Amino acid sequence: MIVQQQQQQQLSNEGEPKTLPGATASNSDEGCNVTGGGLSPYSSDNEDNSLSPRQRKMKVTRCASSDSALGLDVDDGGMDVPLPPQRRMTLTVTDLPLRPALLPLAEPTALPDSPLTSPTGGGNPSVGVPTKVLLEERVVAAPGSRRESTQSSYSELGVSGLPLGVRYVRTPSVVVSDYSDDITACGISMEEMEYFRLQRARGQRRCSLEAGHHSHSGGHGAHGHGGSGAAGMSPGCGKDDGQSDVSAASSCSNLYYCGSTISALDGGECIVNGVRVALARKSSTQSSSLSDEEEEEEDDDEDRDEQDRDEDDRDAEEMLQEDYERGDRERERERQISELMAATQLGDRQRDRSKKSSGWRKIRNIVQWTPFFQTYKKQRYPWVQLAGHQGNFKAGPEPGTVLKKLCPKEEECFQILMHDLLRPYVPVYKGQVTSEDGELYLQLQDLLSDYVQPCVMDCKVGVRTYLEEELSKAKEKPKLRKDMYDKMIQIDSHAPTAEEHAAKAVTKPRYMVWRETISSTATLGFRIEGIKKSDGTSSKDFKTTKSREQIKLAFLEFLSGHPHILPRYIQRLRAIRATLAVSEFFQTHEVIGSSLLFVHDQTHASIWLIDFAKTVELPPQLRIDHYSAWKVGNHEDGYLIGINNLIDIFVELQASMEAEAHAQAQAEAIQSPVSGSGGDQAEQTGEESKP
Ligand SMILES: Nc1ncnc2c1ncn2[C@@H]1O[C@H](COP(=O)(O)OP(=O)(O)OP(=O)(O)O)[C@@H](O)[C@H]1O
Ligand SMILES: O=P(O)(O)O[C@@H]1[C@H](O)[C@H](O)[C@@H](OP(=O)(O)O)[C@H](OP(=O)(O)O)[C@H]1O
Repeated sequence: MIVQQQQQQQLSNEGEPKTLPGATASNSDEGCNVTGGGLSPYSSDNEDNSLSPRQRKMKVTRCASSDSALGLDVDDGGMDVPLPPQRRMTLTVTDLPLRPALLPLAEPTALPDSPLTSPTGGGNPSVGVPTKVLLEERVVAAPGSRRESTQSSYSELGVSGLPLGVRYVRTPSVVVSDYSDDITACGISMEEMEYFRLQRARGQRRCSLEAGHHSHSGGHGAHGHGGSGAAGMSPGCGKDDGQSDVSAASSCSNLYYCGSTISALDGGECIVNGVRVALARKSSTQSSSLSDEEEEEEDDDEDRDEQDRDEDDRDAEEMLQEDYERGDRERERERQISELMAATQLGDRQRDRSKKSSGWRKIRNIVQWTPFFQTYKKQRYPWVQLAGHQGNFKAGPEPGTVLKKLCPKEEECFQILMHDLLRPYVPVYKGQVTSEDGELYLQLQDLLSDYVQPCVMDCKVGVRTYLEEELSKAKEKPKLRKDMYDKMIQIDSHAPTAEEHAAKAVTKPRYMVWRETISSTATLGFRIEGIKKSDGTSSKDFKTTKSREQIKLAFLEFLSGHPHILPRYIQRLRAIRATLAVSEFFQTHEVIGSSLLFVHDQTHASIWLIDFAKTVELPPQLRIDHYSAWKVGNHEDGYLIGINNLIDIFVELQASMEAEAHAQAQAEAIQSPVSGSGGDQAEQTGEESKP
C-alpha cells in the first residue's frame, strides 16, 4: 500500500480540523461512515451478503461500528444494502475445516496496499514497511497429501482446466497483518513453543518413517511423495529444521491472526467471533474419503499423539514438582489467587491451562485467550489489541505510532483533546494517514512502545455503551442482528425472549443493554474488556465479570508480580478524575464506549483514555454531570461513576494487600527466631517499639 501521510501534524502545527475526502460525517447519525453508501467501513454489517449464513458464521472479517444499529430491517448478521467492493483488510477466516499444515500453502502475496511508503518520500522503498500479506485462497495440487479435507476435490474431466487424476485442495485465504515471522514475535509462550517443538519432532519422526515406507511403495500418483518440490517428503514435514521452524512460526502466526490454521494441528474447536466452531479433525466428512492406509496412519498418529500427551503430562508433573520445591512465596500467592479465581471465568481458563493435558487443549486456549497480537517489523515488539474491532489497527509509519481506522467523530475528539487539559492522558494524535486507495487512518502515539513486556488492561468506562441516537434509530427502524443473538446464546441460551429465539436475532440496543447488565457496566460504571499479562497470557473473557469480588480478583491477577504498581495506578486515576473535573472537553461531551488503557511493566505504569469513536458533543446548552442516572434524552453517561468505582476498588485492594503484608510480616517476626525464646523476643520487640 502506498500510504500517504497526508497530515503529518506535529503538535506545534495542529489546529484546523480537516475536511476529509468523502467524509463529512461529523454531524451525521451514521457514526463512522467514511465510505459513503450510508455504511460504516467499520461496521460488522459490512459482510458479504452473498454468503450463506453458515459461510458468514465462518468468516471473521469484523470491523468496528458505532452505527450498525442504524440500518434497515432484518439482517442475518449481515447487511441489506449492496456494498461497494470490499478490500481485504482484516482477518479473514474461510474454510475452517482445512488442515493447512498438511497442505501446500499458497505463496504469500503482498497486498496492493503494502508496503507503506511516504508520499513525501516519493514512494521511497526504504521507508516501506510490509504491512500485510495475503495467503490467497487457491486451488492447488496436493503433492503427496495424504488426507482429504472437506474442500478437497478430484478433477475428473478437467472442467476447470486442471489436469485429470490429480487431487486438488483449496487453501484458506488468510490475511496476515504486519507480522514478523519471528516465532517469539507472535506472543507465543514457552508452553506453546514446547508444543510446537513436540509437533515438529513428531513430524520429523513421521518423515523418516514414511521416507522408508514410500521408498518401497513407490509413487502414489497424486498421493505420492514425488510431487514437485517435495520429493521424498511427507506433507507437513520440513526439509530441514529451518523449514520446520518456519512452518511452526507461521502456524503460530496464523493462530493469532485467524484461528483457522489451528485446524491443521489437531481436532477440537475454536472461538471465532464469539462463535464456538468445531474444527476438522474429528469431522466424519473429512475422514470419509480416507483410504485404509490413511486411516491406519491416522490411528498411528493418534497413538503417537497419546504418547506425546503422556510425555507432556510427565513433563508437566515434573515442572509442577519443581515449582513446589522452589517454595517461592510469590508463586504460592499466585496459586492461592488462582484458586480464588475458580469462581471466575478467568480462573476457569487458567485451570484449563494448568491441566497440562493435550497439546490441542493448549492451542485451543490460545485461541480463546489471545486477543489480536501483532509484531511490527519496524518496531520489533509485539503489539496487542486487547479489545475493539479486529482490522482497525496497523503499524504506524513512524516507530512508536499506530494507525487506527479513521472515524471522523473520533478524529474531531482528538483534535479538541490535543488542546485540552486532558491531553496528557490521551495518546498523542499526529494527523491523518491515507492509503493509496483512500483508506484513512488516524496516526496515534503507541501507548505500549515505552514498555518492556507490558501488562495491559482495557476497561470500558460508563454505565451506557450505546448512543442515544443509536437507540432512537433502532426504535424507528429496528434492525435485527443474528450475530448478536449468536453471541448472546453463547453466554446464556435463556437470555433471548421467545420472539428473539423465533427470529434468531436481536436488535443492537437490546444486545448492548444485556451486555451492560451481565457485566459490571450497569452497576459499577465500567467493565473489563481484556487483560494481557507480561508473560503473554491474555483474556478477553470478562463478559460476565460483574461483581466487585470478581473484578478484584481480575485486578489482582493483572497486578500479580507487580503489586508495587498499584499506588501509581491510584495516583494516575485520581489525577484523571481531577483533570476531568476541569476539562472543557469533558464538560461538553457525552463519552460513550470509551476505555481506560492500563499499562505497566516492572518499572512504569500509566493509564490513558482511548477510543472516542462514540464520544459526541452535547447538544447546545445541555450540560451533564457524568454521574446522574441516565434517562432517555438527558445524555448522562455515568463516566464518573466508573472512575469513582475504579478508584475505590483499587484503594480497597491496596488496603487488603497492605493488611496481608502486615500480617505476614508479623507472622514472620514471630516465626523467625528459631530458638525457644522466639516468642519472648517477639514480645520484647513489641514492647520496645511502644512509645
Ligand atoms: N494508542 C494506542 N496505543 C496502544 N494500544 C492501543 C492504542 N489505541 C488502542 N489500543 C489497543 O487497541 C484496543 C482497541 O482500541 P479501541 O478501543 O480504540 O478500538 P475500537 O475498535 O474503536 O474499539 P471498540 O470496538 O470498543 O469501539 C485497545 O484495547 C488497546 O489494546
Ligand atoms: O463486546 P461484544 O459483546 O463483542 O459486543 C460488541 C461491543 O459492544 C462493541 O462495543 C460494539 O461496537 P460499537 O461500540 O462500535 O458499537 C459492537 O457492535 P457492532 O457489532 O455493531 O460493531 C458489539 O458487537
